[in-house]
Amino acid sequence: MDWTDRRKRFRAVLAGARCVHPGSVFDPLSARIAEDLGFEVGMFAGSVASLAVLGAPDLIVLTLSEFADQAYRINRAGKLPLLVDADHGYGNALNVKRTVEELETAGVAALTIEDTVLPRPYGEDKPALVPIDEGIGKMKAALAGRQDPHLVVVGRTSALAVTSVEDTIARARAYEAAGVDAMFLVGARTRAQVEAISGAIRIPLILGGVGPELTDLDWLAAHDVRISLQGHQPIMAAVQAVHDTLKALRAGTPPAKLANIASSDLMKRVTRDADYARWTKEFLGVG
Ligand SMILES: O=C([O-])CC(=O)C(=O)O
Ligand SMILES: [Mg+2]
Repeated sequence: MDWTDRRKRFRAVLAGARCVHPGSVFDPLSARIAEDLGFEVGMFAGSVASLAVLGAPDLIVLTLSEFADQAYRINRAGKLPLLVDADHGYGNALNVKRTVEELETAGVAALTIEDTVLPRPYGEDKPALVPIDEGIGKMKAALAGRQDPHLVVVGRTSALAVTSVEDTIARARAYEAAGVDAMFLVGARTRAQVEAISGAIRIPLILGGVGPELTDLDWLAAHDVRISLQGHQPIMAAVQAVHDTLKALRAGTPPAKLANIASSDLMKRVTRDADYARWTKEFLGVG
């Protein structure tokens, strides 16, 4: 597969002048839907991976292999440049390097490595960050694991939510100096926070879990934010739709009377039916 083209398109978003919302995707069909609707980039979050693969909450019990397998299934289904949340890189800096190797092979366009202490240690009820030097080591290991120079390595910190703006700036500067391509900030609440951080570094920002002051895409774009997450509603909508459909069927609703069932046109589109029809004719001599 040619993964480089989608990595170049992801880099063009980072280098551009706009701020976009990614499509939150979790499997091949959802990725194709996001691509067909024109999303510039897709996002495959750790929480969503835990839901889709394990049916579990976001407690980092998923393994790297499970995450990379699902990322590969998403990537091979289309050409959407995919940003993935690689959590803390599944261990220490050596695990981070391995994580980048596996996710690059799985075709991701970009990945985040965060400096949160994960999984949650015994007896800890609040999130904590690894020391900044350990974070730097993890960013360096991530960059050392990259083979395709077009792959985007993003440093991620929750320091805004856990420590302070000053600590966030110190971490962002240190990870920028280590060579990451962008910084992903969790928990930004105010414009003042984003101004302070974007003014302290040269690399672009990606925001997750923002407050209501930070929803204007033009303002975000003017402050070097290139991607802003909106949450992961698509998988929640899918859960609700499956629930409602099974509930209605269980209650005796005739299949023809169900609401919100994909049309056969939509099913053909998301399964790339025309391609398979062509291949069936060409390779099986039928149709
Ligand atoms: O991606 C986000 O919005 C936050 C996150 O880490 C996840 O959902 O796993
Ligand atoms: Mg996550």
